[in-house]
Amino acid sequence: MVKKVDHIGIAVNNLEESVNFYEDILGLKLQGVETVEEQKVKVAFLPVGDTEIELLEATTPDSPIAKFIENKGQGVQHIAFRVDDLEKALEEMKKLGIRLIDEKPRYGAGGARIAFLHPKSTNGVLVELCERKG
Ligand SMILES: C[C@@H](C(=O)O)C(=O)SCCNC(=O)CCNC(=O)[C@H](O)C(C)(C)COP(=O)(O)OP(=O)(O)OC[C@H]1O[C@@H](n2cnc3c(N)ncnc32)[C@H](O)[C@@H]1OP(=O)(O)O
Ligand SMILES: [Co+2]
Repeated sequence: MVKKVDHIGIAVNNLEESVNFYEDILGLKLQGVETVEEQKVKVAFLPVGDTEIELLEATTPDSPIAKFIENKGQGVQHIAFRVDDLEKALEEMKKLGIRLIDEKPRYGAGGARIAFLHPKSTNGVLVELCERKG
């Protein structure tokens, strides 16, 4: 069901500052920056191989990213797996007793359809399922 690691989400205090490490030190290229209001985040994408690093900065004090940094500090916040059919994947996860954060697909960066699984059901990793064209 899972095709690949679509992206790795990393919570940062400041996108502009954090991007320097990935560009100047690791030699990755910033592909774009986008605000996703529904998730209360500003996102920067840096492709690497056939996956991407997603840097996430909070846009509001009640953003999941603000809360994550408050509790754990900056760092890896989620892993996103690419699926072909998000509704079907969610239905199967639910049947298997996995706790869904999102029962229905929501919109993520780059027009992707996304939904999160609760870390309490996944051995402590916040998992995003992600369906996108191409
Ligand atoms: C733009 C889009 C895209 O890709 O296109 C994105 O990625 S948006 C990316 C940002 N959006 C999201 O993250 C949306 C989904 N996330 C959420 O709904 C939330 O952040 C939850 C994962 C439900 C956590 O919220 P909640 O208010 O419950 O936080 P909390 O601090 O009380 O945490 C409850 C328990 O979950 C754990 N916990 C919290 N966040 C975690 C994380 N990121 N990874 C692993 N564990 C985590 C805490 O340690 C705690 O465990 P203990 O009880 O053991 O202490
Ligand atoms: Co993500």
